[in-house]
Amino acid sequence: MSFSIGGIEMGSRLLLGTGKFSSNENMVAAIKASGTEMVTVALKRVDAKRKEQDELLAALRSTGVRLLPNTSGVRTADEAVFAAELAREALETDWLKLEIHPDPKYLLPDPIETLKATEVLAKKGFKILPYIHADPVLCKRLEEVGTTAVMPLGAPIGTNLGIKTKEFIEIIIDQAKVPVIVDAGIGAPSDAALALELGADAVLVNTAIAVAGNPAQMGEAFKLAVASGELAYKAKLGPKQLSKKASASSPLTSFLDV
Ligand SMILES: CC(=O)[C@@H](O)[C@H](O)COP(=O)(O)O
Repeated sequence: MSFSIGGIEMGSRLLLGTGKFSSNENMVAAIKASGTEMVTVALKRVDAKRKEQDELLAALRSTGVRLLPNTSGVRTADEAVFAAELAREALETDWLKLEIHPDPKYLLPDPIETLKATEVLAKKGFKILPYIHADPVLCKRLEEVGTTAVMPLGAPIGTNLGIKTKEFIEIIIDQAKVPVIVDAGIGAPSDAALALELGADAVLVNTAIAVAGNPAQMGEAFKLAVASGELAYKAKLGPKQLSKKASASSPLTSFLDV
């Protein structure tokens, strides 16, 4: 059930975002129920100067999961590099979820700035997990400059629309030499199961769990869905029929023929 990323083994293929929870208690309960081992934390939400007193950090640290700072809010590669250095100092980690989205309306990632920042940050020793469009060509270019993983979007952040980029994610998975983590827009456990069934290494989910009526229960539902998707992928799904004609699963001979 584990997978390897950036030289570490992760026991869970579910990564969680920590925004939008109604309280730190709900967030901690969801993290625990989900079985995740890595959560993102927006650098902007952390008081880096008083990190010992920071309540969000204290709550997250109490869970024992690995923290993955994200650069949410930056608009250029230069800003991302600056934010990465701050994150490394504040959270004492080289891991970084790279998010560069200049447009606050759709929060779509800027592919050019993301490629530039990945190249610079990889040379500085960061382990980069870039949030990107489901663009197979960009994924290869990111691999060439030293990315640790790729995080293609299923749909825009926070929309809960599910995996609208399925065919492109399939190409990315087919070509990838680094882990593929489907990120953003995953709205239901069945979307997470689909990503794993397609062969994705993991998923990152925030909104669907944080805004659920019961975030802890939803966290557990995602945990089960990810395990189910992984198992289905390993078991190898049967081929889809090209024609609309039905194909009987049971004998169609009449009982009178016996
Ligand atoms: C928290 C985080 O990293 C988000 O930027 C991420 O992309 C999650 O997206 P959803 O909120 O759509 O799950």
